[in-house]
Amino acid sequence: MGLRLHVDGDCVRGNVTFDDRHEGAPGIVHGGAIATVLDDTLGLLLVVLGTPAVTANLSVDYRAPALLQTEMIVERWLEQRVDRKLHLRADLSIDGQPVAQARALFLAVEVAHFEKGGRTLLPNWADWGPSL
Ligand SMILES: CCCCCCCCCCCCCCCC(=O)SCCNC(=O)CCNC(=O)[C@H](O)C(C)(C)COP(=O)(O)OP(=O)(O)OC[C@H]1O[C@@H](n2cnc3c(N)ncnc32)[C@H](O)[C@@H]1OP(=O)(O)O
Repeated sequence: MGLRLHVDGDCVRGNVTFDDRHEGAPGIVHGGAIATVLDDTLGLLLVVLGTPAVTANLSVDYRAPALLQTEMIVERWLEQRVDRKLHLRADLSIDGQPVAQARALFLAVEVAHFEKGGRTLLPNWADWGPSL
């Protein structure tokens, strides 16, 4: 989806511009595409936090129409961690105006969780310390 991200302290920021492939209502980005960006890119935040985790719950408030071909800013951060539960936030905005705001519950898992899909994991995944 052309998402570009960078780490800014404890926060992950970036930008994305949706195109016609992501159209839902005419001229407007499909809500599922927005949820995908908000959820999937929380993965980079997990790297910053050094915690392998997966989405258990994702809730998205759609605050304004997300227009195609318009650059949007994404920001995500950790709000609270309680044991295995990571309460994460992710916001999407245009020119400082909120477009969508997500709250997610991620649950920390062992790296072995990601072996269930049958793929060989990158070697440095083994460096991730115990998260539970
Ligand atoms: C150095 C290397 C760098 C590499 C860097 C690469 C980054 C690499 C990271 C990849 C990250 C990708 C991030 C993308 C985001 C996805 O797309 S992840 C994919 C979508 N999500 C999934 O596939 C998850 C599927 N679900 C599951 O596997 C399991 O349900 C879970 C989430 C692991 C939980 O199962 P469990 O471990 O058995 O936990 P469980 O005992 O059921 O629940 C534990 C607690 O959480 C609560 N809970 C569980 N589910 C929920 C829920 N839905 N709502 C509320 N509470 C819940 C329970 O009530 C319980 O609470 P307590 O009783 O302890 O208070």
